[in-house]
Amino acid sequence: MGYLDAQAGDGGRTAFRRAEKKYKLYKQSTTHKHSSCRSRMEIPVTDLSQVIDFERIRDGDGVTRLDHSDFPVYALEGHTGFFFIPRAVPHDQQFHWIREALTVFPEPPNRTSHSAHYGPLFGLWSSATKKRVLSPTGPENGDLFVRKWEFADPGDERKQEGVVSATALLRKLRWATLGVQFDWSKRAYDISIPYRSFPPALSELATKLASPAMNGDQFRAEAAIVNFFGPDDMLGGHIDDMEADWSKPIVSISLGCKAIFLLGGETRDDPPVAMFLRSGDCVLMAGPSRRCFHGVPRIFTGCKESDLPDFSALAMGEIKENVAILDYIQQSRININIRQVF
Ligand SMILES: O=C(O)CCC(=O)C(=O)O
Ligand SMILES: [Fe+2]
Repeated sequence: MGYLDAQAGDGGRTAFRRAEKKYKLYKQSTTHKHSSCRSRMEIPVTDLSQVIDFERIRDGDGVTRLDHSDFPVYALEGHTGFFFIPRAVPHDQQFHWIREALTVFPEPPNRTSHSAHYGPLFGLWSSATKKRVLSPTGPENGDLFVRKWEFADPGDERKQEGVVSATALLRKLRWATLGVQFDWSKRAYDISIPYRSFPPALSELATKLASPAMNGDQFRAEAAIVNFFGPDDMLGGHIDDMEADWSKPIVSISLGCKAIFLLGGETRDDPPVAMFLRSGDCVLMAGPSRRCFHGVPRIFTGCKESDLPDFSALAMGEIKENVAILDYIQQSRININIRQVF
């Protein structure tokens, strides 16, 4: 999985990069200090007219509805092995998986984007809701390898450098991995890293959703990457190439705020197709489509643009935790992409 590729800028020389620039979020720059330039810099208006919207398919989108008994499935002209299942995950289940993604999936032994720096961190979500802080518990002048980090109440905070709030860590969380763990430094799955078996209910869901791309076989969910996107985050163009059998789909579930997904070709020079991904949508990439560059240049936060379902009725009950989840997801997108590794 080419997260390293994701960082590779090419200065807009390729068609994929140009599309990323076209759709990325441009932020209002601050007022220029010089009096002659007092007006704010213009934010380019993003032209969304070419973005395929599977809730409003138009002639010319190259989209075909397939005959599938369980749910509506669409295929895309020129992208064999790519399937789109709109609102594949029902409303109440979406909230369930958002909660799991925040409260359970980042827990060790699953690795996260914070593991390399801090080692295993237990209780990130609960510590964030309790406004706890992460402080080093190892020897005072120990380096990162001997230092241990634990969440503590702010009152207990020893005045040591490097103390960071759990809320900030949660906001910065970019990914967590489920099932068989991935070693990013080796760019390979590593079964010698301790791991928890894949969550059975998520595996069941993935197997059901994968069926349009399985030619009668049964999909085995063995690993997943859970991506967390804040308002400014994007995922650069990449190919996921570390799984053994590319005929098997990647089952990719979107939760939370709406995003733009780019599906390109086998090189970055192939112009990508842009489409909206909303909460509950599922994308399958199998066979030839697995060799295609893809990425997420933009997410849409804020009530007008996010197309977030109204989860407030579901959030009754364990009110405090659910309110925190609602707050988080109103500004965020979560993607769970599930793979058969072996
Ligand atoms: O966020 C998405 O929709 C795509 C994620 C993805 O491509 C990946 O994690 O490999
Ligand atoms: Fe990917």
